[in-house]
Amino acid sequence: MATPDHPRDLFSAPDEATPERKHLDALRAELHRHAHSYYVLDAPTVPDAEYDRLFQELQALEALHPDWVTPDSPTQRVGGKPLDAFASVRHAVPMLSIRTETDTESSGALAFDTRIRKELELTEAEAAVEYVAELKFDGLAINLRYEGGVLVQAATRGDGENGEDVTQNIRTVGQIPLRLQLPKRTAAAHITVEFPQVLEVRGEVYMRRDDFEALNERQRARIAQGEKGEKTFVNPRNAAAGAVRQLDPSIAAQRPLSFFAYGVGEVAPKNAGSLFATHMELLQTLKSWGFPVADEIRVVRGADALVAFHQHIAQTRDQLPYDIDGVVYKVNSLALQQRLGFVSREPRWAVAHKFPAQEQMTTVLAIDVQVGRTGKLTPVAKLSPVFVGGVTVTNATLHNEDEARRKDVRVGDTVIVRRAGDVIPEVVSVVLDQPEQKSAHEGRALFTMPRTCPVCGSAAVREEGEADYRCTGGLFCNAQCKQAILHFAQRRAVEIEGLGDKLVEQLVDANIIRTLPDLYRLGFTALASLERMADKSAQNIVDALEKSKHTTLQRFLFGLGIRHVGESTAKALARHFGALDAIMDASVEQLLQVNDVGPIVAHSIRTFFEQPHNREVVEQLRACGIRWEEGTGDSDAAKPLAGLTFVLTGTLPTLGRDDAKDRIEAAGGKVSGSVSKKTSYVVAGTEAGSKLTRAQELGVAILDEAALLEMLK
Ligand SMILES: NC(=O)c1ccc[n+]([C@@H]2O[C@H](COP(=O)([O-])OP(=O)(O)OC[C@H]3O[C@@H](n4cnc5c(N)ncnc54)[C@H](O)[C@@H]3O)[C@@H](O)[C@H]2O)c1
Ligand SMILES: [Zn+2]
Repeated sequence: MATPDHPRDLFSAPDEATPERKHLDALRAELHRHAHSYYVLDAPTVPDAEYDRLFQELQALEALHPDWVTPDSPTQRVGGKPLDAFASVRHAVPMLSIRTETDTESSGALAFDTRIRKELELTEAEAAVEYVAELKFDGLAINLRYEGGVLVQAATRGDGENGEDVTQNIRTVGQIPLRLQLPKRTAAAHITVEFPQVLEVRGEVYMRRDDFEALNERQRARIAQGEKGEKTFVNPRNAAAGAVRQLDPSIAAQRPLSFFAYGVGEVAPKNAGSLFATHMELLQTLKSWGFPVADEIRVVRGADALVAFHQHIAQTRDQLPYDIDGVVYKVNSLALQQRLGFVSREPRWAVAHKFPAQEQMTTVLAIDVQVGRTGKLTPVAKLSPVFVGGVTVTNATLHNEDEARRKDVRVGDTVIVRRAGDVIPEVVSVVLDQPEQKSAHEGRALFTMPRTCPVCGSAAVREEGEADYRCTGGLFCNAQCKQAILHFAQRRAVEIEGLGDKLVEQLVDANIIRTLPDLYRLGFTALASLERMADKSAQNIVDALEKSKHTTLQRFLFGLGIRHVGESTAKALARHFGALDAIMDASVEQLLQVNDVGPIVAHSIRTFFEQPHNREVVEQLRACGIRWEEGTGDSDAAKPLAGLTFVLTGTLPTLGRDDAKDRIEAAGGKVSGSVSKKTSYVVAGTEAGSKLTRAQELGVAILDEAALLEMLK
C-alpha cells in the first residue's frame, strides 16, 4: 500500500484520477476478474477474443503511461493463483507466458523476425534466422518431472512461479509415459542420448474434439436421466483444465485427455542441457523418449517461411482433430535463445501468432424450434451475425430443452457462440459478467419448448430417458416429409440432381408429393405446371429421376433414412447381406453379426422394417423401377472368427491398433470398444489399462498378440 514517504505513489486518491486513469483501473479490475474465472475456476465468463481485446487495450494504455504500470497488472503476470486444494509446487524453472500477436495477416511474423534480428544485431546481409514453427495447442500447460527416468511429479503452471501438484490426475493420461523409454539405437546418433537424471518435460494437456463431443454427449444423456450435479463443458480447453484440476482422480480418469510435449524445464546434471543444440533436436529427443510430439512442426528460415506456415495451418486447422488457437514461432538455436533471454513474463525468443477466434460474443435475436428428418425438435438461436471460426454465423444450436434451460438462454441475451472445425455452431453460455447484463437477462422471458410441432401441430413428445422431443406427425409432418425426401435425393444416397430445398418445399406444400414413391410418379406435366418452372428444368428433373432409378443397395438403404443408419452402416449392411430382402427379414441377432452394428442400431433397423408403411414404401419404390444389383453378400458365417467379439487394449508388440482391427474384421470377427460379458476375447499388449482389469473381473479370456495371430491363421 501507499506509504507517506512516497508522495507520487501509484494508488493516488480517486478524485485526482483522470478519466484515462479511471479507465485503466476499470480495465485491470475486469481483466483480473476474467483471469480468475478462467485460470482458477476453469469457467471463463467471456470468450478469449474479448479477453485478448481488453488485454491489448490495457497494454496500449500502459505503453503510453509507463509510470502507471504496477507489478500486479495483468500485463505483468502469468496465469492465476494456484488453488489451495492442491499441494503447491515451486517450479525449478518458472513457467512463462508467450507474447501474442493477434493479427491474422503476415505482419505478426514479420514483426517478430525484425525484433529478433535487431536483438541479435544482425545486418540485412546476414543469413535468415532459423525458427521452429509449431502449433499452439489450446489446452493446459503441464510440467512433468522425471527422476531417474520415472515420473515423480506433475504440476500446473499456476502463476508461473508456483503451480498445483496434479500428479494423481496426470497419471491417468495414457499418452504420458510413467517411465521414459530408452530409445532404440538408430542412424540418427544425436537422438540416442540416455536421459538425464532430472528431466522436466513441458507440454500441453488437451482434449481432442471428438472426445470432447462424446463427453458432452454423455453428459447430456446423464442430465436427461436426471443425474444431479452433472454439466456439459464449454469447450475442449475447459474440459481438459477441469479434468486435470479435478479433486477426484477417478473422475479425471474418465475424461479422455491427450498430451503434446513442446519443451523442457529443469534438466540436470546441468551439462545434460548440452545434449541438444537446437529446439528441434530437443523435440526429437523427447519423442524418442516416448512423448507425443505433433507432426506439424517445421524448421524454417526467415519471416516469409513463417508466414507460409501460418497460412498453411490456417487452411488445414479445421481438419486437425484438436483445437489450436494459433501457431508458435521459436528461435531454433538454444544458444541464441539463451542470448535473447526473457522479459518479465515471456521469453524474447518465442511468439504466438493467433488465428481468428473460435468463440465470439453476439446477441440472441430469437429462439426458433426446427424439426428434423426424424421429427427431432431442436431449439436454435437466431443470432446477430458474427464472424467466428472463420465464417459468419447467424444460427447456433441449443441442442435440446435441458441444454437450453441449463444455459438459460433468453431472447436479447449476450451469448458466447462457438464454432470449431466442422462441428455445427453452438451457444456455449450467456454472458452475465456485467450487472446490467444480469438484470436485463432476468427481465426476459424463459425459453420453453413447445408441446406441439411448430410445423404440423402434432403432439411433440419426449420419451423417458431421451433428451429430445419428437414430433409424432411422421410423414404427415411437412418438415419430416421434406427432409426425408431431401435425404433420399442427396448425392450420397440415390442422387436426384436438381431436386433441391426450394423445389421439395414447393412440391410438399402444394401436396403434390407426400412419400418417396410419389417422386417417381411426378410427370413432366405436373412439374412444368409449377410456378417459376421452365420446361427445360422440368425435363431435367424428369431425366434426373430416371437416372436415379439405377442405384446401389448401399445408397438405397442409406437414402431410406433409418435412424442410426449412416453411410458406413449402410455399406456394411449391403456388403454383409447382399440383398434387401435379407436385411428386411434379418433378426436382431443376425444384424448384430454385421461389423459396426450394435444393439441400438440393430433395433432401429428391425423396428423400421416392422412398420407396414415402411415396407409399403420400399415395395412401391421397387414397383416404380428403382433397382440395384444384388448378391449373396459375404455374410461372415464361414470365416474363422465369425461370431466372436474382440476388445483391444494396450500396445501390441508388432500390430498397430488399426491393423489388428482390420485383420480381425477381415476374418469375420467384431471389434468392440468396451469389455462386457459378451466379449469373447480381450487382446492385451503392454500398458493395458482398465479394460484388462475389467476382463479379469468378468472372466473374459485374454490373448496376447501371438495367440491372436495364431487364431488368424
Ligand atoms: N476468456 C477469458 O476470460 C480468459 C482469461 C484469461 C486468459 N484467457 C486466454 O488465455 C490465454 C492467455 O495466456 P496464457 O498465458 O495462458 O497463454 P499464452 O497465450 O501466453 O501462451 C502460453 C501458453 O501456451 C501454451 N502452448 C500451447 N502450445 C504451445 C507450444 N507449442 N509451445 C509453447 N507453449 C504452448 C502453453 O500452455 C503456454 O503456457 C489467451 O488465449 C487468453 O485469451 C482467457
Ligand atoms: Zn411435425
